[in-house]
This record gives sequence, structure tokens and C-alpha cells, in this order.
Amino acid sequence: MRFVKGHGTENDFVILPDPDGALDLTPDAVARLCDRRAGIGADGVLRAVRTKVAGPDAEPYSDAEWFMDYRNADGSVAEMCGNGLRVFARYLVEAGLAAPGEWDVATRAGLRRVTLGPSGDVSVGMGQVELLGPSEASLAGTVFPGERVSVGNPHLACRMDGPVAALDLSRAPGFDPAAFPDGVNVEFFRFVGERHVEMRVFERGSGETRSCGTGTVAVAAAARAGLSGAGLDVSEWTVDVPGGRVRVALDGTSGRLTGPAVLVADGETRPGWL
Ligand SMILES: N[C@@H](CCC[C@H](N)C(=O)O)C(=O)O
Repeated sequence: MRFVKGHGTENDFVILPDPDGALDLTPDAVARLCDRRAGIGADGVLRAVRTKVAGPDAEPYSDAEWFMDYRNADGSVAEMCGNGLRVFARYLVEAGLAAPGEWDVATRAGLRRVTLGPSGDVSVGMGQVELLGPSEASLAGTVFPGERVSVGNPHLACRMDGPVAALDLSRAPGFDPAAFPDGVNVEFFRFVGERHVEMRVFERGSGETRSCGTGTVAVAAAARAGLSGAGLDVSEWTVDVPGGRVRVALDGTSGRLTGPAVLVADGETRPGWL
């Protein structure tokens, strides 16, 4: 099986080129590919498949040529992945499967428009960002009030006063399963400047990662909501994550994510390994 390895602010992915939809990608195969000791190692898998052969998840979005079939490291399926989409778009351009410019990619959360040149940062229209009300996370006995946010996938963005580096994210934060029946990605953030926050994340299905694109958009929206009088104003945010920095533009109720996307290796799994 051919693969490409890439990352966006160190949120890393195994990309599987599957233009004809020939791969039978089981949850077990995804978990083995993502295993950092016995596999290639990644936070998730991005299967690149043409929408017309991608099956029911892609059917409503057949205007787009490509479907990003995103899977978490534990093999579970997620609706969207912001960093993954930047890496996915960079892969399609570098592989000669799409031209630099602006085009839609189909995801389980709907169509997402990517903008990229022949090299450099990739920008992604992240669709509607919905603030869904308060909830809370718990970590080592401490309760963190937060905001439920949907960026196509579920998030709980918790503001804190101390540095995020002090958190122990070796275990999953607790959350209210009634509020998040399908699980949740939990972000902890702190203001470090005007419209500038630092963030760490514990991702559903992957554990702590070095960055989460949908999470940075959720955090920017929750941070804006916490500023008195900010309403739904148009604003640009800088979000620092352990793996680097991204920019988030909020415009009313929609978001745009811009940041790096880097491909680091091409390879082939050994016959019979998976
Ligand atoms: N890292 C991603 C989000 C991946 C999906 C997430 N773990 C989920 O289950 O919703 C990003 O960059 O957005």
C-alpha cells in the first residue's frame, strides 16, 4: 500500500492515495498504520478518494472531485479535520492531482473550500462555527468551565488563566456524555495577547495531539464570545499550539484556518504487513 506522510503544525497524518476507491480500510488497519511503535505513526489517516467512487458519505458532494476520508488514530471516523484538510490539499497539488488555486473538497461535514499556491501555507474555509452553550471538562480533579462548539465536529473549548503547558493531558479529560453523546475534542486555552491565544487539545480518538485545526477555530470562536461586546465581529486570531502557530479568521458565524502543510515522506507498506 502506497502512503505519504505529512503534517500541519505537527498534527501528523498518513495519506493513502486511493483515487479509485479500491482500498478496504478497516478500523484495525488504520490503528496499525497510526501506531507510533509498531506502525508508521500518526494522529490520523487521510484517504484520498474521488467522490464519485467514495460511497454514501460523499454522494451529496459529488460536485467536488475529491473526498477526504478522515480517520482518527484509533480507527474511528470523524466528520472533519482542519489540519488534515490543509495537508490533503497540499498532497493533491504536489501529486499533480489538482492545480494550485481554489477548489472544494468533500468531507463528512460538507464541502470545504481550500486555497493554496504551488508552495507555502494553505487556507481552508471551515464552514459554520456554532456556539452551543456552556459545559465543563474535568482534569485531575479540577473542573474547567467551557463552551460547546461545533465546527462540523464536536469541541469543548475551556478558557483558563494559567499557562496551558502546566496541564497534564496524559489522560483523557472528563466531560458530560449527555452533552457529547458521540465524544468530544477538548481544548484548553489562555489569552496571551489581543486576539492571541495559546491552546492544547485532547482529541477524540487520538489523544493529545500537537495541534487541531478545527480545535483552533473552536477556541477562537469561544474566545471571541468571551470578549464583552465582540458579538459576531469580523476578527483575526493567532492561535499558538505545541506544534506551531495558525491563523483563524472569524467572519460572522463562519471561520477560515490558515497555516502550514508539509509532506515529509513517500513510502510503501511491506506486502502482508497489514
Ligand atoms: N486534528 C483534527 C481533528 C480530527 C478529528 C477529531 N479528532 C474528531 O474526532 O473530531 C483537526 O485538525 O481538525
